Amino acid sequence: MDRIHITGGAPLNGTIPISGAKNAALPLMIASLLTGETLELINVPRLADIAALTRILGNHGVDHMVVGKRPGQTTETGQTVRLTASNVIDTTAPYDLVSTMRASFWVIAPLLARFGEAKVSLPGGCAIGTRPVDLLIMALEKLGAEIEIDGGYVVAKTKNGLRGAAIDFPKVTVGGTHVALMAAALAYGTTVIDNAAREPEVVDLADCLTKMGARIEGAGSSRIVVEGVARLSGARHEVLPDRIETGTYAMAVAMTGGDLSLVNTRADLLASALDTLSATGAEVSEIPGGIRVRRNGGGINPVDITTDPFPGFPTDLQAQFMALMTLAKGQSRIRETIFENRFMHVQELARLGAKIRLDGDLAVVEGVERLKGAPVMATDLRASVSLVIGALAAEGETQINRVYHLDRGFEALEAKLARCGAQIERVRA
Ligand SMILES: CC(=O)N[C@H]1[C@@H](OP(=O)(O)OP(=O)(O)OC[C@H]2O[C@@H](n3ccc(=O)[nH]c3=O)[C@H](O)[C@@H]2O)O[C@H](CO)[C@@H](O)[C@@H]1O
Ligand SMILES: C=C(OP(=O)(O)O)C(=O)O
Repeated sequence: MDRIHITGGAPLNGTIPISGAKNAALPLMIASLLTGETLELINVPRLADIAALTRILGNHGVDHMVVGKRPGQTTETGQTVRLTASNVIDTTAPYDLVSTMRASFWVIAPLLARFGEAKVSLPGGCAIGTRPVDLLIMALEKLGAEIEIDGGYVVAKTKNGLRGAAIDFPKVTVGGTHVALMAAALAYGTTVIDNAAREPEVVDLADCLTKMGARIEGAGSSRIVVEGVARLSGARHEVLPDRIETGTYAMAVAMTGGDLSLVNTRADLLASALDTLSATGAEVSEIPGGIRVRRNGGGINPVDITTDPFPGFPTDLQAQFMALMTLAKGQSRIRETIFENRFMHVQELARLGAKIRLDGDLAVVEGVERLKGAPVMATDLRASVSLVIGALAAEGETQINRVYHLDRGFEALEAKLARCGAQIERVRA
């Protein structure tokens, strides 16, 4: 298994291009199943999760083509991918494919809406919580699907197609909102989704579906209204920038010190995280096409946060923020309200010398003077990158094991950081 070696202590200076968002690209790719025409997606990141979903779509019979390089396209500007589901041969998504990545479960919605049947393995467990799919199933049942669980599979059928309905989520769910949107787009009649997720990735999916001919209003608010249509067409859509990658590098420079320009991204996608960073003492400003984050001298102020659905502080940046707080001048309190077990990074940050106490959904971080490099283990995607951030600021060498977690969600991580002065290298197994 590959490892990453980091020798900490260098400030980060330079420019980092931000990739397309993994969490937008995944539902957008899945939306290709809604039409027999070609969906062309621009700015798709090169990530293990994207490759895993490509295999799943391939298993259904979706044609996948990576468009050759265009003028101005570099390895850091994302790839253009064409997906054509004109010849779907299998409506089953098997366990060995779905268990590697949770979002792949969402194929259930377009398969059911377009073909009237889907058999999709329950998604695999994950280190951040139990992550049930009851609300996704509830949404499909409201739209008229008959669903049973059989041998670890969710088997969904509809006799005469899906019908528009009122779907009121008792809890905000991003995946539930994606599934409801895709299914309702091809259902007969009107669907009203209440307590919908307002995440930018939901808006991106709704924008793409609209280009495909769907009739959707209210995406980005907590009530989305979908007027079903009989068929959808192909479209061309650019994946929005990755707000979590943006926030991750912003936290990194706030911790190591230095001056980073994050380009191909947008400040409005992560306003709450950037406000929090400013409160820690980092200088955050908008620049054309991106964001500049600086910290030159001055300590890190402790700041309390609570994770919340968008527009609140994202759970996917909680671990990275905790890494930053380990060097703050005092105590900070970090409350995780989305996932019940998303503190796996705490014990690994402790190996670097961090002082963190856990009390249920609360982590109390006592800032220390310095961190010191150590061997650590990546446990999940965002936890892993919090260790990278900690290691960049620690004295001496850190060895991060199990970096395949990082490869799920951070495109060209070592190259992007090394170009800005980090001493980081991958040791291939
Ligand atoms: C690929 C992708 O986009 N993943 C993101 C997505 O995950 P995902 O879509 O899985 O997360 P959800 O928004 O659905 O989960 C939010 C909460 O609802 C609960 N829940 C969800 C569904 C359900 O049927 N029943 C239920 O109880 C979950 O356990 C969790 O406590 O949103 C999360 C919350 O912003 C992010 O951390 C993930 O990075
Ligand atoms: C938790 C994440 O992804 P997933 O929902 O695919 O596990 C994430 O992107 O941080």
